[in-house]
Amino acid sequence: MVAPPDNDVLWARALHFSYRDGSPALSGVSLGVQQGEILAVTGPRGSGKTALLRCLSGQAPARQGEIWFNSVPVHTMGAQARERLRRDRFAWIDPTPSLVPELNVWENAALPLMLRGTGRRRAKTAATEWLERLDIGALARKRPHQLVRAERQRVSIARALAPAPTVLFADEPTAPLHRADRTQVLRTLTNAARSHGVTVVLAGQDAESAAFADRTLTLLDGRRVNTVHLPPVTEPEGRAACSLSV
Ligand SMILES: Nc1ncnc2c1ncn2[C@@H]1O[C@H](COP(=O)(O)OP(=O)(O)OP(=O)(O)O)[C@@H](O)[C@H]1O
Repeated sequence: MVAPPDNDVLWARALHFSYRDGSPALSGVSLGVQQGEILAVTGPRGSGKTALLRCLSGQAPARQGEIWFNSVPVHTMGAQARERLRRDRFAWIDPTPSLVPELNVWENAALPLMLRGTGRRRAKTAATEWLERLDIGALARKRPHQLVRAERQRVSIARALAPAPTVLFADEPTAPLHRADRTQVLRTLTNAARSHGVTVVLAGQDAESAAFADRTLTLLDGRRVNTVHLPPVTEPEGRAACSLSV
């Protein structure tokens, strides 16, 4: 077994992953992410971005390959240890903000902290600070249904950052937003992560995610490629043709 480099907070080698029905999603992907780095994972639909983030974050065990977090092997951990790792060190943002409808904005943002055992008062303070940093402090007492989607996505960013995760996995966090909202949410997310030294693995189909990242890793059909040229043509399936150089 090759040991990962010391300065990589996350390191993976030759990952293979298939969905339950046998659909292959990753075929031998290797990567390293340094502490505080923002890595964009780009590629067309179905290229394996979500599968990669799910494997790296311990949500889905890879069929083959190694994943190391801070020099600790994740690929040999049992389900409970992976669950603890995800709760204590990682955070996740989905394309569609899923908030608890019965809770108000600050309670939603404070929820992961309270689930980790932080007292309500301290959790509220931390959540409120993040809501203010993300310019939605005034919405703290509103319920999710009273917010527009971009505001709800900011709440999910606050919820992800409030527990001070070591690594934030953001799976196409701006996919459902308008262009102006996308840029603003990406800027907010990456600025907040940089100012707190949070490592980010950011999946996105567009070049915009890459523009906010320190480095880009591109996937095509579950493999890393050096460049993918996507013609500006919308095909009926929404899946653009690709030319690549590996
Ligand atoms: N739940 C699932 N069950 C079976 N196959 C799946 C499932 N989700 C995705 N796939 C397939 O696995 C491959 C990789 O999908 P994945 O969602 O990881 O790619 P992606 O780059 O994140 O795509 P998108 O941009 O559409 O989210 C694709 O061929 C996809 O069709």
